[in-house]
Amino acid sequence: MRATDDRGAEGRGELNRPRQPNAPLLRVRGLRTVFPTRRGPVVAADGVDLEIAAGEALGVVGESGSGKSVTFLSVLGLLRPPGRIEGGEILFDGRDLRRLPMRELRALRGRQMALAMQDALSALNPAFTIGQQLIETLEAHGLAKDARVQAAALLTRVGIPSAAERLDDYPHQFSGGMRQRAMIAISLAARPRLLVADEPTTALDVTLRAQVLDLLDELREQDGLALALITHDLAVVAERCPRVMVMYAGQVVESGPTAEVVVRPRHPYTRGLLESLPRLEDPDRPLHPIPGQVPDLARLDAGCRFRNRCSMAVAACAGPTPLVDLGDGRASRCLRAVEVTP
Ligand SMILES: Nc1ncnc2c1ncn2[C@@H]1O[C@H](COP(=O)(O)OP(=O)(O)OP(=O)(O)O)[C@@H](O)[C@H]1O
Repeated sequence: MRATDDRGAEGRGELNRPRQPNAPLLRVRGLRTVFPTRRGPVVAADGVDLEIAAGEALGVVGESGSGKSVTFLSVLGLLRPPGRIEGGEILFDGRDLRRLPMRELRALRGRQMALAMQDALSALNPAFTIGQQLIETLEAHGLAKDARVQAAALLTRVGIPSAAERLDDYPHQFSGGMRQRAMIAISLAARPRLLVADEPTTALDVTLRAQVLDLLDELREQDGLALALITHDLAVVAERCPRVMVMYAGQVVESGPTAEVVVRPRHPYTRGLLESLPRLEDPDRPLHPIPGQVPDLARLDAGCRFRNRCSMAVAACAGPTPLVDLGDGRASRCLRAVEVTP
């Protein structure tokens, strides 16, 4: 076992390294994002490492406030002040986004990376038709040729019937599910290579949810889209994402191949999330929500952040708990990782 480096990549000379042909499309090392607050600095992403290759889906799970959105808003350059990236490296296609000139960065972020959010209603502008919003996005990315035809094709792609006619509808004329899919169409308009989908299906019913997730699968398989799927729902991740990253209180606490993580978790927090899930095959199984609450991020000590809720905690958990590489693509921040029973 070896501890992964939590300090970020500064000083490791990786920036000058030649690009590797099989390098992941997105590689984040030691990301540290901080919000200054009256109660002191809140480190909402604390030494986050992650990788996503083209055509791959990474599931990102964790309770509310664990730092999932902040991590990816930092990656996409959409973090709002006073939030600030204080450390780490964000490599997209081998280039460190934190060191690119602003103009290049904007072009890259608009064109190659996109965000689809949970709340389609607030993401769409009620004063413009769906078509206008799609066409505007296409034009902004230099894809103005036959923009209306392209816009209709995008709507068709996300499963909206009679797309050419529906282009002239306003968002309020679309159902909730259609708005969600229209928003995904807009986020795909510039043909991004990386899509961050932040709870893209939370507002949808079961059928629509499956449709949207099928679409994302298809884009990944056919177009090589790299996908980060942020969700509270470990069941969705188990079904759709080959790899998963579990976040707790600003840190990655466990990561690995989803099929193995859900069967044999290596962190008590992951196990807790699994035990709080209903099971389709056993609907009567009692659910066990994780007792206690996420700690106040402005009042953390050096120890394991989960230890006050953890039935396995021992005295050593008050000391450092680095993310440890367990081999076979798995990593855990628990000192007793191998003792965690399913
Ligand atoms: N504008 C802000 N000011 C201060 N702290 C913030 C701000 N935005 C986020 N945070 C801090 O960052 C933490 C992580 O927030 P984040 O939105 O990333 O959580 P999340 O895991 O995505 O939760 P959710 O699932 O509810 O979206 C929050 O708990 C909060 O402490």
